[in-house]
Amino acid sequence: MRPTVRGEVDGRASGRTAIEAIGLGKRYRRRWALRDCTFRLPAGRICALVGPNGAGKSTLLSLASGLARPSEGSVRVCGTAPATAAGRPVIAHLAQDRPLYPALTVAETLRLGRALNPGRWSGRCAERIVRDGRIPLDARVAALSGGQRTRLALALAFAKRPELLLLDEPLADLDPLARHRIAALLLAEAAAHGTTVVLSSDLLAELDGVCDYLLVLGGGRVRLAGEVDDVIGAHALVMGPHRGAGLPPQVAAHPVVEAQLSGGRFTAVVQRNGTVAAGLWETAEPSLEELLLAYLRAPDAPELIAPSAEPVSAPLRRRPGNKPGIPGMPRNGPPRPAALPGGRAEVPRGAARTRHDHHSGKGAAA
Ligand SMILES: Nc1ncnc2c1ncn2[C@@H]1O[C@H](COP(=O)(O)OP(=O)(O)OP(=O)(O)O)[C@@H](O)[C@H]1O
Repeated sequence: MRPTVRGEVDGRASGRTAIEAIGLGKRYRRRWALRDCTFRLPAGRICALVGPNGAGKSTLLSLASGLARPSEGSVRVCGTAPATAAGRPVIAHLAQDRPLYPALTVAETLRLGRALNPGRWSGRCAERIVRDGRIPLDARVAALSGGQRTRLALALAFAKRPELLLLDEPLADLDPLARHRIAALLLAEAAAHGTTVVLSSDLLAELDGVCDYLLVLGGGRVRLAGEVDDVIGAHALVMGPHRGAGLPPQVAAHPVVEAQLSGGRFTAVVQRNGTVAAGLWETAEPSLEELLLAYLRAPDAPELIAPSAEPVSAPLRRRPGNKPGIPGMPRNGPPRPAALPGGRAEVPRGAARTRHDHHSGKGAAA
């Protein structure tokens, strides 16, 4: 189940914007870490930030928190620039390296958090997260395990009661039970306080049921963006018998994200360009995990920015062939030929799926 029921407090219906990036880019020397990044994240969402290693996820979070400055373009957070007196108090950023003072104890760290966030700090929230992980208050930070440090850093981030919580791989070094509990806490806190959360993660199966908004990066660019339901609804998973070369023309008429042909059957994820014509094939809605895997396996698949992710303060710069958005439908140009990755007619043994395991990876926090 996706988190669709959120309180009135959440700003979901308010039309407020948590992050708006316009042509945002970051260059380190001659190499672009992020390029031409344009999207809007409405307030009150829990956004999954997904992409392969080096895609630019941490860079985007650093730009949104004001830790790094853009080389080009702009990013606004909760209506203000992030690295300003107005921006700093409303943003909490859990960076990948979990910056904490090793010489302080857990209790001293929490006291420092209170002192640095006057008027916003929730001691109860911080203590609950620390107590839930059975972390001794008198332990030195240097003596904590990786998972315990993550939990303490999460306690600091949550207790600040930010409007925007930027979490870089927050679940990576937690055990499965802790992951489940932190994900549940995330949902509860976001629902109770209307916090917008951006959560970068490689744990694809655990994002379904937690996140209701999606931002996929690849090669420093936005590849997929929008409400999870819009993005999933704009795709179809098509499976059927495979005859001849490539996909049936009726299926290939849609922009193909990924196609696998094996054992006399094909499985394809396509961007729906209208209804997929009836034939000797079945169509289904891909699960979030299936969709993400398809995009990760196919780095050259066409991008899709749902209307729910289009910025309001500047029109989306369209690449040649892109069409204006139709609600719930892909906004891309003419369909690509149904080429298989690497132009091969077959995928290697073991790489193909022969069984459709629909909605297999449900809800960490359901
Ligand atoms: N401080 C830096 N100096 C030079 N290059 C950097 C720096 N930070 C990031 N990069 C480069 O920018 C690109 C994007 O890095 P980034 O850390 O944002 O990716 P990521 O998607 O978070 O990756 P991962 O999943 O591995 O954490 C990479 O090619 C990386 O080498």
